[in-house]
Amino acid sequence: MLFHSLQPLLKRNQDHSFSSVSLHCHDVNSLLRKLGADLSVIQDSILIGCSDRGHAHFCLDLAAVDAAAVEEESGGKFVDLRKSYFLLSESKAPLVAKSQALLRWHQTHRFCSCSGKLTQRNRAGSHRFTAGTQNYSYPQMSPVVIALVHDGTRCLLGRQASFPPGLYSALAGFCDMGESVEESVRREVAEEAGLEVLSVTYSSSQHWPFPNSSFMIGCFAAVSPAHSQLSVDRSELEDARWFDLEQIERGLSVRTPPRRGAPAVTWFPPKHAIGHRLISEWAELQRRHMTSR
Ligand SMILES: NC(=O)c1ccc[n+]([C@@H]2O[C@H](COP(=O)([O-])OP(=O)(O)OC[C@H]3O[C@@H](n4cnc5c(N)ncnc54)[C@H](O)[C@@H]3O)[C@@H](O)[C@H]2O)c1
Ligand SMILES: [Mg+2]
Repeated sequence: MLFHSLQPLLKRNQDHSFSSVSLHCHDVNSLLRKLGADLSVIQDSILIGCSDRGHAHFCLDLAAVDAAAVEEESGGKFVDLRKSYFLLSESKAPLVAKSQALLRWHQTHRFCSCSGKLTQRNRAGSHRFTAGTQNYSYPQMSPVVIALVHDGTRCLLGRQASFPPGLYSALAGFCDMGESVEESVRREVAEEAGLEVLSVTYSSSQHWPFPNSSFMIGCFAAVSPAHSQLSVDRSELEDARWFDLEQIERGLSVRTPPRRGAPAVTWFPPKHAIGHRLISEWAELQRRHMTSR
């Protein structure tokens, strides 16, 4: 899987969907040869895993090679990761995200944080070390809690000023050193919405490549309907509101992201974001709860 300055190489399929370009090692070799590039760059490839059939998969950043020439030769295009993530299918996006995260980690950990000396990678690229020392470093993710707060009949969504217009998601925040997941959820919800969480239930998790490499821990957080008055921290969130099931269903039906120039609508993160998963899980539980009453 090829990248250029951390942008994955994508191609448009005949059915107008997008996929990442996967080339065989000898194809990469002949591509580099054609472009007159240094073939030893292939040794910078990082192992990202094995297919079910046991084929090893690697990623490689061709930052030292002319991007336009690679695009022309391969018929693909290097696309910014945020854009790529939403162009790719739910099954393809995580591998591209993982690859970019590994490449980014290697590019930003060239020096030992203890001695300042240059580090080396092991052959697979699973860690780096400083020659002659016991200093090893491994790729890291920052834990982030993402909590869908609910009060029995409504759920709480917020938006940061940096979000695209109309996008609302569950509240999220980086875990502080030493905190448990439950403590992080309680603190984030109190800080951002001024609410007291009564109980936290784990839902699911995902690796999220933005802003660097986050480990998203998805939870539901229950608050009392009698204490659901919001006190929104405007320095963190531009807005936060309660949504009932009908409003959530309307948001889930919006094609994301809405086209530029389309009328303003409320919409939610795309399917492969854990925010979407939490919102649709809550809607499903709420529907079941309403039909059983
Ligand atoms: N996958 C999803 O569905 C989804 C939905 C919402 C948010 N997110 C992600 O969750 C992340 C965290 O949410 P948030 O921005 O509200 O967090 P937040 O509320 O903790 O606020 C962000 C601030 O936390 C500080 N911070 C503390 N530790 C940090 C670290 N390890 N790395 C970077 N900044 C750190 C920085 O000052 C940063 O500006 C976002 O980067 C976003 O990409 C993902
Ligand atoms: Mg936050």
